Amino acid sequence: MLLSGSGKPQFGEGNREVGEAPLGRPVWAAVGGSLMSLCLPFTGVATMKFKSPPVNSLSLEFLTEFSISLEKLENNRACRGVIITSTLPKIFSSGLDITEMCGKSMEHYTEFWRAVQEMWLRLYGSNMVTVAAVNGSSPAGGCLVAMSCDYRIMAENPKFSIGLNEAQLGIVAPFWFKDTFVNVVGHRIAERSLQLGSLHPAPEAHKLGLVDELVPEEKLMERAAAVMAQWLALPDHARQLTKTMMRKAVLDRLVAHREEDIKNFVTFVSKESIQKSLRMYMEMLKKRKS
Ligand SMILES: CC/C=C\C/C=C\C/C=C\C=C\CC(=O)SCCNC(=O)CCNC(=O)[C@H](O)C(C)(C)COP(=O)(O)OP(=O)(O)OC[C@H]1O[C@@H](n2cnc3c(N)ncnc32)[C@H](O)[C@@H]1OP(=O)(O)O
Repeated sequence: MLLSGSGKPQFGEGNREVGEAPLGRPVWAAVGGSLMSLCLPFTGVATMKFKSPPVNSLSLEFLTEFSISLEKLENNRACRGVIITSTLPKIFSSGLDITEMCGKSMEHYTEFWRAVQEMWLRLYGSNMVTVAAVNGSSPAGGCLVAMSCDYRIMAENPKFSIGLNEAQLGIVAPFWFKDTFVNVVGHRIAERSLQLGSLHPAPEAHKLGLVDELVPEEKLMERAAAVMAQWLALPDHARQLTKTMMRKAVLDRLVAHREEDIKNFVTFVSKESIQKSLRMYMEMLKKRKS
């Protein structure tokens, strides 16, 4: 992932710490491990770019790096907002890495699911302004990442789709995916879309309110920066308290039931019938390619 931003840098670039420039001016900080890049320029707005080919699947490693990056930004007082996008053409994120949920141990499933929860708790509960610049398809967990941001701008290409398609894989979106979805599009649209496991082409996603606006792909980052500036024009404390008021109940619900949710996931995903569905889905993806 690539992460970039400005302000008072607190990050390291690989093993290299990025500190104050000789004149005491903050330097541009480039951070990030191998799966995303992060830069924080002088504007105080970071850009996080997923770069995990082929399709930015949310593996355990990716989720861990994502959470650490968010924590670093959150703790950097100079950073007020983050734009999340992808370096890969046509793909924002393919969602959870299905191979992490296939043929692994109970311990692995436990660790993986905790990492999924952690990422969501950090992103959905972030004090920063978060804007998703959705420059490609974004199924399931990818849709969750976008929905957890404050605002979604999607490239207007109808070949790109977004949605919670878990039902198509024979699995069930957990309650906090569903809660996030309901908070974005309302109960009726969420119910129909979840039951059908729909992936909505960009224009339909816009009509449903799943994304806030569509723009030509080449204008995506420019528009994301403009939206960010609009949101940052307000005092942080008022915006942050309002955001907390709107999201707290849903966040608290997972915090209160975190261990139970992990147990449910592990039990569910360990079932032979679910393993079979996931394997068949992976085979279908491979066949579709050939
Ligand atoms: C009672 C309830 C209790 C508890 C809750 C229980 C369970 C909830 C559990 C899980 C929730 C999961 C949410 C998820 O996110 S599941 C993941 C859903 N994702 C998808 O369905 C996307 C699948 N992928 C695609 O549709 C396409 O790959 C694409 C549109 C993203 C990109 O298409 P392309 O044509 O550009 O690329 P492909 O050739 O299809 O793919 C390249 C390569 O990548 C592999 N791959 C794709 N997606 C994934 C993935 N999500 N995980 C792992 N691997 C993936 C694909 O197989 C190809 O591999 P090969 O090159 O063939 O090896």
